[in-house]
Amino acid sequence: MLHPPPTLSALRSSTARRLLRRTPTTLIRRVSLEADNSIPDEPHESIQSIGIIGGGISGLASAWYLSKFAPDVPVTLIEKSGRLGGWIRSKKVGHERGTVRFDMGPRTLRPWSSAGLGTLDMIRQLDLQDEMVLVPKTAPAAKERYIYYPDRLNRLPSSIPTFFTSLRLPIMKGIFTSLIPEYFKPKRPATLTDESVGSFITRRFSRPLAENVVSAALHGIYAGDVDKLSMKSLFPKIWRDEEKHGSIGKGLIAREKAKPIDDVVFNDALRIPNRKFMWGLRGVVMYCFKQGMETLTKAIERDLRSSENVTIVTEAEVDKIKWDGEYFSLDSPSHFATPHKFTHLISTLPAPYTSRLLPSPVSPLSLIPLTTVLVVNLYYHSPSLLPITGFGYLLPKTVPASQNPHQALGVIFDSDVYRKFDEPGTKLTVMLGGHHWDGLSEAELREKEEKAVEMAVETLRIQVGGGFVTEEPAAVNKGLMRGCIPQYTVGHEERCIQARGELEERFGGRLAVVGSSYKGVGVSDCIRMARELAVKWAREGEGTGLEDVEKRWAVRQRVVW
Ligand SMILES: C=Cc1c2[nH]c(c1C)Cc1[nH]c(c(CCC(=O)O)c1C)Cc1[nH]c(c(C)c1CCC(=O)O)Cc1[nH]c(c(C)c1C=C)C2
Repeated sequence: MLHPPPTLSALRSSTARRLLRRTPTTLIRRVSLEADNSIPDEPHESIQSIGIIGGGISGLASAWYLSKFAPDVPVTLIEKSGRLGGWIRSKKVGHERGTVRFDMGPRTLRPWSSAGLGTLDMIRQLDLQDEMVLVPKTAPAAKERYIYYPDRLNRLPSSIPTFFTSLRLPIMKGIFTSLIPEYFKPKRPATLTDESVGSFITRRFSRPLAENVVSAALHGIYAGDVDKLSMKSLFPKIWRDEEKHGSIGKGLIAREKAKPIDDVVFNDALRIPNRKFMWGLRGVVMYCFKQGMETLTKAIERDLRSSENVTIVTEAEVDKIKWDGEYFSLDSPSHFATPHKFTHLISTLPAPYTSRLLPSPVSPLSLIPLTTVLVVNLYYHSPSLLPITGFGYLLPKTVPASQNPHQALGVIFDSDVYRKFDEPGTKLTVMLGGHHWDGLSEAELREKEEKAVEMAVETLRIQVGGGFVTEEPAAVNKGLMRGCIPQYTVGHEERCIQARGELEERFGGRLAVVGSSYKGVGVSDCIRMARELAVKWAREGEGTGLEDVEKRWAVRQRVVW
């Protein structure tokens, strides 16, 4: 018997009704083909001049796509500091035997995430393929990950057999027994429109899973608090599965392949030109660049500097954005000497900073909090100081203070990620603070920054021990990354929807926001948002960047006979 036809929930258009009559296997493909995704030969006539505030990856990517999709429109990229690249920063530090390169911000990328294809497409167009370091799924950095809890490193399972052997580890206590009951638990009341990840996991599984495992994973991505971050925004598919199928277990058994429609559309636009490149990346789960992540931002910068329609202005702080109904103008204490009247403006600054620059604040933007991470890079001459290999380890919020006195969030084993392309010693990054330090005063943060290296070294001595107890680092680097990671706390989606409404109403879709504050905190998420906005502006001349914040799903179901 053929099961009932698949459904396209939430997409209630004539396209959807037509799609429902088609066979399940062609469904996702049809959605993307029928969504008009083309880039016009001429950009929309209302676009006369574009300003972009912020020279990090979001600003660079926005300028890059606009230089492609609107090549005759003048684009001005304005950056407060003297350098471009934002949090993406690779730095060389000397030691008595040579130099070592450290990455301070993001350092690796995943090719197969929903946004990853956009970054690959950019890398191919910038001709950076030979600069890539590919990490296959069999490499220790790809499969060996650890959580430190409560006083030792627990290796996370990476297969079904290792799942069973891991059951004796402290980290697995109270987890296995919560898996099967989840299937039978009632679904959430319809009135619950969002909740914290911690509350969701505790409700459906158990508190130990939320606070010992998931809290650690969220430290590694958001440096955020499991009890504050939004389930709906961080795990939309799981959130939907509970609503649609009643439980996550039932969702798994239904084997429904649901994908956000905008992911399908985005990937369809890029799949064909990158087919060969993607084929060459089979089996690769992660990649980085031989000379660090700055390879990417430097290449975009080079390309922009050779584009006739792009002007880059650095050391130009913007104080205020003004809007007279036709043009944006910018107030700046540095009075930069380029024309700065724009028909269209993009702010790539973190949401609350954008809100402050506007003629009057957009309150939903000011309510998106930011968290600060202290990054400490350490290099030791000995090549094998670590007793284990792998990507590194994360610390959940439940590690006792005696084992984690400086509130470290995690440690990355950089030398295991780069291996043959790197210096021979042991290179690590210790990340501290995040939500643990929310609410600290400027003076307290400065004190942490001053003691950063001591805190990182002591953390390694307590948690890893061995050679770290006796050997001193040969080279160090530190950076307090103030407000580097936006926090998608409960109600984030609603805040983005409200912000979109306000931006549309006040600026008619001529002012847009792009960046990590909205639809994903990763490098690829920012690149994708920049591309999507550039396509929308080129086609329609308006857009806020916050279209598609609420997920609409394309669904393909397994056919059972
Ligand atoms: C400055 C610190 C950052 C922390 N998270 C991010 C940054 C930039 C953003 C981020 N980190 C990860 C993802 C998931 C997507 C992915 O590409 O894998 C995102 C969006 C995972 C991740 N976590 C760490 C690393 C090295 C990676 C890979 C991606 C990257 O290079 O950033 C380690 C790590 N990141 C943070 C902490 C506290 C931490 C701890 C070891 C915060």
